[in-house]
Amino acid sequence: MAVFDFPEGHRVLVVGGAGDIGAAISRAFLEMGCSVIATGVDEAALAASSLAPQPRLALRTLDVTDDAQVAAFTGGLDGLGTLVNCAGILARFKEFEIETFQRVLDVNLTGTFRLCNACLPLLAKTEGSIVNVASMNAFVALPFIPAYCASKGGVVMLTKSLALAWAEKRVRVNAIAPGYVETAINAAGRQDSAHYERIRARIPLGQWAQPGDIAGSAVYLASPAAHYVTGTVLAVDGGFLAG
Ligand SMILES: NC(=O)C1=CN([C@@H]2O[C@H](COP(=O)(O)OP(=O)(O)OC[C@H]3O[C@@H](n4cnc5c(N)ncnc54)[C@H](O)[C@@H]3O)[C@@H](O)[C@H]2O)C=CC1
Ligand SMILES: O=C(O)C(=O)C[C@H](O)C(=O)CO
Repeated sequence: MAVFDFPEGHRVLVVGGAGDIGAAISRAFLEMGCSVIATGVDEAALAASSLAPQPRLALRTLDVTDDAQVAAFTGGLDGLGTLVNCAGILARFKEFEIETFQRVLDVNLTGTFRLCNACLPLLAKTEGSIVNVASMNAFVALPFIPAYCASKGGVVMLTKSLALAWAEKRVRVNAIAPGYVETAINAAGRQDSAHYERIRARIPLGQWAQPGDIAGSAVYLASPAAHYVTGTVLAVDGGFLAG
């Protein structure tokens, strides 16, 4: 077996797998021979997904802010090897108010915590792992997305804390920090061509990422090749955080 090969029948839950980065991550796990359950917040999110029906892929709805839904969903799972937390929303400053702040935190940070907790018993049985999708905005802020930056900073420290807590159960917990990726989450912001170009010019590798550029990092952290890696945050950002 090669160092990156997953065990036969390895099962992956990609929460937010219907979205752009989540779909790319789901496809990468499918290419590795894994079974994937990809979720979107509702039927509309599933209908808009770029994921085509295929063997070993199941598409399901799941709202990460709904405790009862999360409990029912994870209660029906068995044999989970990897959890990827990729659900997320972004709110720009002009929409900012306390309800918006709490909503962003509830999806991005508390939702991640909910899924980690709900899946822990399943992952402990398989000595599996978690990959949380944080952001370079956990480390470098933008002035008009305070809730988003706060939530992603929280995801980084949540990842490290759970890695310490769950190491004794042999459950690894890591995160990736994507840089600027062209997806639905920032489609409105990218319409501002000056903003788009200002960011592009600051990326050492010279271009915004595509969702597929992010996927391999999640697969690596979940794979046997990373069996001694826990509590780490892997930047996948074209060098953005290096400068
Ligand atoms: N696009 C970018 O530049 C970056 C994105 N990220 C993160 O990557 C992740 C995926 O985002 P993208 O693919 O860019 O956007 P996207 O909008 O295509 O995907 C977001 C996904 O989250 C799901 N979602 C939203 N609210 C939810 C809820 N309440 N419950 C369950 N699922 C919910 C949506 O259904 C969708 O599947 C997010 O966590 C985002 O913060 C991180 C760094 C950069
Ligand atoms: O809203 C924008 O415009 C942004 O630039 C936000 C970031 O690109 C982003 O998507 C962080 O995930």
